Amino acid sequence: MVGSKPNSKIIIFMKRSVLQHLCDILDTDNTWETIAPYMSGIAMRDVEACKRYGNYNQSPSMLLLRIWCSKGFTVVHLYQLFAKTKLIRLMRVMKSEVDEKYHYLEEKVLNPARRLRPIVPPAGTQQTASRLKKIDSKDMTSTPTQSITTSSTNDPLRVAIEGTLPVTYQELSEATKGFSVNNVIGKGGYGTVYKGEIRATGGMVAVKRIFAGNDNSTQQGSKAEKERLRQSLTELRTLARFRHDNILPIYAYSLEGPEPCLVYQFMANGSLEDRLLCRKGTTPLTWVQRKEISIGAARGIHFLHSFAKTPLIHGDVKTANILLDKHMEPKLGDFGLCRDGQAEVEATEKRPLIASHIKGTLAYLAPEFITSKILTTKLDVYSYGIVLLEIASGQRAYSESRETRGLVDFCQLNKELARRQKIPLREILIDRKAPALANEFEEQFWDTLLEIGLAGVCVDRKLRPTMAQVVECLCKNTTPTIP
Ligand SMILES: Nc1ncnc2c1ncn2[C@@H]1O[C@H](COP(=O)(O)OP(=O)(O)OP(=O)(O)O)[C@@H](O)[C@H]1O
Repeated sequence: MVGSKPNSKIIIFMKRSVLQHLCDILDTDNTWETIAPYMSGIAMRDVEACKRYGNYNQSPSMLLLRIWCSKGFTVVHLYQLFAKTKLIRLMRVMKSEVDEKYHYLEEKVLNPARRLRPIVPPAGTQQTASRLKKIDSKDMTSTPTQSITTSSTNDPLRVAIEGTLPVTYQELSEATKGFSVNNVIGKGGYGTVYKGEIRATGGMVAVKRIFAGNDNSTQQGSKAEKERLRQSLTELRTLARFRHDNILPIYAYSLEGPEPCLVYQFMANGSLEDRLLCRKGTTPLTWVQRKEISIGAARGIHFLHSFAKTPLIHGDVKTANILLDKHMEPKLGDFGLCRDGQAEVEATEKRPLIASHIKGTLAYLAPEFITSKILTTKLDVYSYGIVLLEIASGQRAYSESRETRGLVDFCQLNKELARRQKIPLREILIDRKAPALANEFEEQFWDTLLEIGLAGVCVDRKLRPTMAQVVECLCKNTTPTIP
């Protein structure tokens, strides 16, 4: 028990060493930026002020906590916030400052089957609910987004945007120099991605502008527009639900302008696809980097499959959707196709979920999905298997210029060739652009990559490993034991 009124203890009156420890962790890699959107009452301008503060070698987290504190939020609110954003380490650092009756939250984060109670803001502050209500009634009435939300999904819009900061279209237009072609960093099936700079801070972001759908006049056009909006809301809803080191964080959104926009962390090293193909003259990835990227991406997918009672299936795992930050840390992006689905376990095997909309690039799609639209976690395992084969061989998932166009067949063919010639497969299949394997350990890692990749693309999905097994084997440099 801490103090006589533990529930109302003021954040900045926490034990100095505890507060300092929290700020040190939050300052590292700008982790504080990922919790700011969840802090009711914190606006974009507060975030910008904290960034500016950081530029002067001060702790931006300390300022953020001071601002939040000035709005009446207490130590318990902070503890609840860390629980909501699943920052267990921070919960543990401040545990001694919080009344024991709240300690159950840590258990709840570790066992997320039950829902957390919402953070109730202190009296007099701007409440999340009322902020969202305002957005619902004022900003959304004239946009097509609202109709797509209410008509196409059962989830209300407020669930989609809970905890994510709204920004104006004008702010994003300024950040991207009027959505200039010079700022385009990529194009996907549903929108264009721009590099943006928040002028006040010099902070970089990636802004995905969903196509406006000028093809509205035809029935087909309006259908396509609905699908685009549905996907962007799915993405927003999914990313707002959780945080993980290997999931691309969403910072903000804008739904009031002519086109909906989603704002993400800017990933300075682009996509894994770009780096494997050495686009823009980049140097080939080393084997150490390839290992870290493989493990990080696998962790991200495993998290999706395991963080909730019902597994979440990404549905579009591919090298273009694995993005690399300035430290080459991989983050899984593009959640427009995410689905609540089924784990591949005996009990649910008899009732596979059928998804009718999943897109997924054909070369990465598992056979059972193509033929029967069966959607389980093993769909992502298959796609991830292809990613590993690309990392090991430097070959594309599908290539018209290769005699054997599909990568799985290409690898199998070479495996057979190596067996007949009695030479290690890596001698004929290794990515020639990559540096030579430096030692036995790296050789073993290459063999592991290929073995797990091939296990992942097994036609019989029951013979594919789970993502938990994949993570374990990659870390230990071993091959999975399939039942
Ligand atoms: N946060 C980001 N930081 C840096 N670059 C990004 C970011 N998000 C996307 N990109 C770049 O923009 C490209 C397009 O991304 P987007 O998610 O729109 O489409 P995609 O995944 O390639 O295609 P599709 O959505 O049709 O499957 C990516 O391949 C990547 O190069």
